[in-house]
Amino acid sequence: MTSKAPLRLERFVKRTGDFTLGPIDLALEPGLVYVLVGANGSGKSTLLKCVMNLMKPTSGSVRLFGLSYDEGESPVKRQAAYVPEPLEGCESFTLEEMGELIGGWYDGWDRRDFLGRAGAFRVATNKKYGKLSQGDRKKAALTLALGTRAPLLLLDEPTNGLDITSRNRLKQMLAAEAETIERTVLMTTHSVEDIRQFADCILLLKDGRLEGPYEKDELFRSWKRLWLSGDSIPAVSDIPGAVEYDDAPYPQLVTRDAAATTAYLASAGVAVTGEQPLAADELLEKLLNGVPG
Ligand SMILES: Nc1ncnc2c1ncn2[C@@H]1O[C@H](COP(=O)(O)OP(=O)(O)OP(=O)(O)O)[C@@H](O)[C@H]1O
Repeated sequence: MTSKAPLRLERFVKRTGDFTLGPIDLALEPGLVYVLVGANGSGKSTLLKCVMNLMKPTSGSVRLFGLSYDEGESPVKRQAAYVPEPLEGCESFTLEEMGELIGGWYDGWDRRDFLGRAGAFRVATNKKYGKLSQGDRKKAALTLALGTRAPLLLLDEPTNGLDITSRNRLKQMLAAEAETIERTVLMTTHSVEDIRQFADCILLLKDGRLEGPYEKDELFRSWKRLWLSGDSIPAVSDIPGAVEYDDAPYPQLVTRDAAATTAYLASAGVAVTGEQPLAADELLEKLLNGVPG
């Protein structure tokens, strides 16, 4: 990838109190949706704030489309739109007023498009933000961010509080735009459904370290539960890809690399009598909590 990655972190570290995030090296590819997953307090919001220059990294660099905040903030910030969790300081403005305030910043801003999105989300444009319900506030923030048509979207828990229809609208908007704009999305979530619906790639934050990106479809293809039959089943540590073995009620194992595991078992004379993709929540729990090997 060139130095114009939508987001590039190099040797990035952020320390706050006794919490350390990093070092992280990461380069996002254009046009993909990255979902950042991690336990409470793992640093997801901190990372997004550092990308938006709302917090300064302790060391290392943050570049958006090759631009660094060291060379001036405005050109960098115009590349990205950010939906924080929660959006604060806007209580006395209507959505329409907020659009007028920030729209001028962005080259791609289009008032009609913005109003159309507000309509699709069914969020009032003439009501003060502070008087909106929690879900409507989220929709207002998303309307603004999407309306900027910025090439990088940073969404902190964007579906938190959204009703089912609005979640579907968000998915439709992102999918429709993927056809016309090369837009990269980095979003955080605690929802397995969000990962299923939105992610092209998954990033994991664990103990301050970033793992991934993992291509979602590939993850769901390669992690499987296999049922086995054979006189002598090798130790799990000897089976490539295997992460877990259970004898009861029938011999079975979980693998992170179904192809490698199956090939090895065949050579060891162990029959695979059945297989099943791992459920998304089980897979994510294993990824987040770690598995041996
Ligand atoms: N304003 C703050 N002052 C000091 N420490 C903070 C502050 N905000 C967050 N932290 C600390 O930074 C660490 C990362 O917090 P952060 O909010 O980034 O995590 P998160 O992954 O977004 O969590 P959650 O899933 O609960 O939203 C935590 O240890 C937290 O205590």
